[in-house]
Amino acid sequence: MAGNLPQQECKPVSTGVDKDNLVIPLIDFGPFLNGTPADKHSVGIAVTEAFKTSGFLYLKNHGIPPSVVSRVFASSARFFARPQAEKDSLGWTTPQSNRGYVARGREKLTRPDDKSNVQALRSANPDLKETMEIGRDGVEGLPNRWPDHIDDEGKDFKQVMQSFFQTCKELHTQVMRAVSIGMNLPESFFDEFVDAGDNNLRLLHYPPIPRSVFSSNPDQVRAGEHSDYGSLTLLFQDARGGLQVRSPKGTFIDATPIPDTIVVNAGDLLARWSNDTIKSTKHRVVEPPKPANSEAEDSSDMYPARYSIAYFCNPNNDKFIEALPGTYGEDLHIPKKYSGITSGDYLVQRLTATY
Ligand SMILES: O=C(O)CCC(=O)C(=O)O
Ligand SMILES: Cc1c[nH]c(=O)[nH]c1=O
Ligand SMILES: [Fe+2]
Repeated sequence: MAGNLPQQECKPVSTGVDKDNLVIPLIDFGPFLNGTPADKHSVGIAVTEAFKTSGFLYLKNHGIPPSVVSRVFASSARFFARPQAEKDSLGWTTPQSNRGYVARGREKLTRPDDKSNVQALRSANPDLKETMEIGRDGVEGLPNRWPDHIDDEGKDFKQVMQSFFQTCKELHTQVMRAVSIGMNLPESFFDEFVDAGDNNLRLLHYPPIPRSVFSSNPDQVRAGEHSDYGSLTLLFQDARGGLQVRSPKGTFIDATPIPDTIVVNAGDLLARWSNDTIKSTKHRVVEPPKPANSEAEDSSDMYPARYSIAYFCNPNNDKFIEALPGTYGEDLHIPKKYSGITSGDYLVQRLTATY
């Protein structure tokens, strides 16, 4: 091939995190959304490869404008600034519904061995967060807990969140198409599994907190170690930092915020669906990291608030989830590791364990 320049392949992947054998790539999703079939193929492979190795990736050019994300963060912050009694009046009710306001200390993400253990964990190191959980709107018997009857701001909140819910639902479908390609399945394989949008939009607020809370208790976290439950999570973080992902060595590595990206991670049900070829990796939220090159001690006694938004994606509630074609078989000498399960039942089981 002397004299021929090698064809420059379109490789829309760079490195977001690389430490202790944890590699979280930064993937440009633009070529998937707008590119040629070859572009789509290479992005599909990259996305699936990331889910099979670290279980996490950063996505850029994902099609959700920064102005939309800022508007959701602003509306979320105004919601959490409401009087406690107002928020409590919109309280989360049941795992079946998974909708409404969750006050500080009510959910403890770290999975307990049994219920009595949850109580012990909760009182020792409660998660230092409050959340608002929003489900698919208009489901009979499972109303969202909108603040729209309270004031105009509440009406605006409802509109902003309903619209964002749809936007994220579409991105879920696209990322699952990328996974289909990477798993050698027809591109639209997952479409019928995710078209209902039985997802959960979670707004998170980690309030300002004295540094001493962490310095006096090494086990204190903002959100305990856990893996997510469903297919994928789309995680939007502010610039504060504190999200950490567990490396293959068992250490927790900062997943530093990268502006205008979404952290996307695979959930337990997708791992199960893929016969464990895809990984759902543990993560947690701790105090913000020290700025890299700051010599002076920060004089403030408080860590500022952190806001994030997790869009938990799930297969349709009524779908039966069993090992994907190509992930098991006699020819591969790989058995099916799990029995099939209905998506909605699986999710309710998981939610019941943490509230
Ligand atoms: O706040 C974050 O960055 C992560 C939250 C999270 O992992 C969760 O709620 O499942
Ligand atoms: C961690 C978690 C909480 N709530 C959900 O609906 N899904 C999840 O994965
Ligand atoms: Fe999570």
